[in-house]
Amino acid sequence: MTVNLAFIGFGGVGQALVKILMEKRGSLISEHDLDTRIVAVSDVMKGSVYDPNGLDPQVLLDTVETWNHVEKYPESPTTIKGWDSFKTIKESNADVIVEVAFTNVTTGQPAIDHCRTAFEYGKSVVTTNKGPVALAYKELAALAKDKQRFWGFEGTVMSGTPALRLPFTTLAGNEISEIKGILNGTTNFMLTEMEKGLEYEEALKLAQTKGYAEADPTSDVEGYDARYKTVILANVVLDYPLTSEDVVCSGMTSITREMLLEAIKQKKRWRLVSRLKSNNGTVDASVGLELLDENDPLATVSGALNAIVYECDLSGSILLTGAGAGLKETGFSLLIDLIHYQKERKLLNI
Ligand SMILES: NC(=O)C1=CN([C@@H]2O[C@H](COP(=O)(O)OP(=O)(O)OC[C@H]3O[C@@H](n4cnc5c(N)ncnc54)[C@H](OP(=O)(O)O)[C@@H]3O)[C@@H](O)[C@H]2O)C=CC1
Ligand SMILES: N[C@@H](CC=O)C(=O)O
Repeated sequence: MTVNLAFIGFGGVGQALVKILMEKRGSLISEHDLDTRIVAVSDVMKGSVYDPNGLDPQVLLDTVETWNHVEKYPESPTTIKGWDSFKTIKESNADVIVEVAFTNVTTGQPAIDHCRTAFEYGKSVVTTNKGPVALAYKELAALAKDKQRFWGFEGTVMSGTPALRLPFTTLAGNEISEIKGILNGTTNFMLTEMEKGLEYEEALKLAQTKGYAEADPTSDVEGYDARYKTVILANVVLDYPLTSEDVVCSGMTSITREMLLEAIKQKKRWRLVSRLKSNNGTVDASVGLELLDENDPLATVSGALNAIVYECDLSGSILLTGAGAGLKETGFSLLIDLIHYQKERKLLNI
């Protein structure tokens, strides 16, 4: 059965997913029985278009590229323009809401309400938006379960690198007592570009150009984005209700090129490291710059790559590294969520 998708937000990541769905259409159908149809896009600035019979993905991408707006999408008797995000979620014939609006690191809104409304209206959600998972994980996971709907959020930690599914799939059976990692692509990219000679502002600009940075890059450089990911890991992987306020957090704004170059001379590297440690029934967590020995596995992670180490009681220390940001990579994280949606949907008969 075709899966109808509605996009809430249509920036770099949303458009990257559309390209992937077009490029891989044949193998998604033949190998995963995943046949998708885009029925709606609703974006706060780019406008909205809905067609219950489906939008042409290439025409949609061309329209955005040409006009930076979707309301120029060609008219047909069944297209409707101007629906806001909530009307799209409630009234479209989408099976899955692809929530790719911006991450709000203060309130998590309106993304939390987008997810809540979707579940209440019988829709599943795949998202890369960290707000709902960091701030409302327990409530939304319970609601999705109650309504028998799927909630996928693999890309909220380490983009397309499977940091969240790994502990639940191939590491299942272990007790994880400690997690550490580099969880923000923008800052890691900036640190390594500055090691190569760029100034702070130049490195930030380049990270923005490459689509790594948040809409407001303060979230990256002050450590708020990494803090959200740390909270997600605590709630989802360690099953502990950590909040943002519980995380001791500092960013990378104090770093200079001189500090980075001096560290290299001393065979060390500065990295923005997240740490979580189970401690007598609670979890201690922090995000901040650390001066690591150059042989430390985290010190060797460069560019927009991220890495995470799970300390497991049976399998020992497991290191996973891969893209922490990037449009295609994050688009992939939504694709893997959609593939899992399709599998679960068949099992649940929904
Ligand atoms: N880029 C990356 O590498 C990664 C991104 N993410 C997350 O994925 C999400 C999307 O990222 P990305 O595509 O790069 O971001 P963009 O800023 O490119 O796109 C977000 C889009 O959502 C729109 N938007 C904002 N608020 C609303 C709203 N209330 N309703 C509908 N649309 C809205 C924005 O409009 P406008 O621009 O006009 O504000 C923009 O077009 C973010 O939450 C980000 O944190 C997660 C992992 C990696
Ligand atoms: N801005 C974020 C994007 C992914 O979450 C980052 O740089 O890691």
